[in-house]
Parts: sequence; C-alpha cells; structure tokens
Amino acid sequence: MAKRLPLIAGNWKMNNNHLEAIALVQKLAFGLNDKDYDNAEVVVLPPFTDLRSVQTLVDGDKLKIGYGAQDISAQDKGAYTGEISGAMLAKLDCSYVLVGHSERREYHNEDDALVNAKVKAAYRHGIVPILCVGEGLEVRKAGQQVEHVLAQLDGALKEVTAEQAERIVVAYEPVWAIGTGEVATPGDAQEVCAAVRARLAELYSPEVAGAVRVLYGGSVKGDNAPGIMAEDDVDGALVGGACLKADEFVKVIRFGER
Ligand SMILES: O=C(CO)COP(=O)(O)O
Repeated sequence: MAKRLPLIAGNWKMNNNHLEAIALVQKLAFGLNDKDYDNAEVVVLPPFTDLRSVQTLVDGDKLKIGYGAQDISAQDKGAYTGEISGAMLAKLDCSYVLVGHSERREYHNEDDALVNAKVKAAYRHGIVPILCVGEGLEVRKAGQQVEHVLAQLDGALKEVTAEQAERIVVAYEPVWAIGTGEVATPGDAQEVCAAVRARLAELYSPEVAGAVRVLYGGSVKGDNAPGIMAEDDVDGALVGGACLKADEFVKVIRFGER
C-alpha cells in the first residue's frame, strides 16, 4: 500500500486580516524548500475574508502551499444570512474545509447531524473535508475517549460513500489539549487514531482505511511534533497557535528531521 503523505494543516482560527494573511503565507513560503514539500503536504486554513488574497498569492507565485476554509454551509445557496457555500469555496479553489471543529461544536452548537450535512456539502463541491473529532476532559477521565470519537465518526459519515470516504481527512483533537499547552502523549494520539482507522475499515474496507489520513491536533509545536508523528496511525497534524508564526510552523513541518 502506498505510504500516506503526511498532511500538516494550520488552522488560523480568527486571526489575521487579509493583509496579515499575505505576509504570513509569504513568510511561510520563504521558509520552505522542495524537500519540505516532498515530505509533507502543507495547508493553511485562514478565515473566509483572507481566502481571495491567499488564492491570488498562491496562484501568482505558484506556491506549493494548499489552502482551505474553516467552515462550510450545509446549504448550497439561498436565504442563509452569514453563511458561505461550498460553491463559493470551490470558486476560490479551496482544496480543504474543516468540518466539526470542537470550537464550532461548542460555540455554535453543531451536532453530528449538522456535521454530517456539512461533510456532504463539501463533497458536492469537490472539497475534501477535514473532519474534526475529539473528547472533552470528563470523557477522557472516564476512559470513554474511543467510544466518544467513534460515535462522532459514525454520525459524520452517514450516507457518505466509500469513494468519498477514501479522500476524507480525520483530525483527532482532544478538546482538553486545544490551546491549553497540554499535549496528548504519542500513545494517547495513537490509541484514538488507530481506533478511527479500524472503524473506517469496518464501515468501508481496509483499502479505504489505509488511504485516509488521520491527523492529531492539540498544542502541537515544533518540539513535540516528532514524537507524535512517529506513531503508525498518525499521518499529520492540525496545528492552531503554532501555525501563526511561520518559523514555528516550519519546525512542525520538518518533524521528520529531528
Ligand atoms: O484546535 C486546534 C487546531 O484546529 C489546535 O489548536 P492549538 O494548536 O492552539 O492547541
């Protein structure tokens, strides 16, 4: 089976206006070389208002950095004030979209049914969903993390075909590790990422499970990325705080060199 190319994605969250976005992507591109792009796929996920600027820069300078959005409407068009459709994101050449980030689940009450509708909306427009799953501290303390994450996965993948599922990216982000500096151990990440892959094999096939990239996210930095990425079932990282500084993000991308 072909080895999965690691994916290092930077979730900017609500940071950087469109001018700051250009500066950050330029700095990132300047810090990366051909070998980096051979070793990992590099993606940034800026706010909606930055996407056109990022698209223009990536196209104009022929950068090998990919990009995508942090959310997508479940609807395709119409009277949905404030929403952004998959068609709009596709027109901006977005390759990826985050779906079901824990901050959307928490602050916008997104449940598994809505996450499922957004996953399907992404596929309708040819955009690859980066599906976020992860447990809170109470669930972790109760030792229920695997059951919790698999229930989120099952809910998000309802009516998603094998052909679609093969292209999905799943990001395991334990909520207690997000923005807290409290990183999961490599063993914690491996346990849940392996369980996600095993469930994909059950729901679809070993081929689908073998193709899907499963990322870890939650306080990933340059110095802890190598240990986490060394685990068999961890195929990359979804990075928050550390992606806002180009130098630190480059260190994460070079996880294999340390
Ligand atoms: O939520 C995250 C990425 O989506 C992780 O954020 P931090 O890396 O800041 O913990």
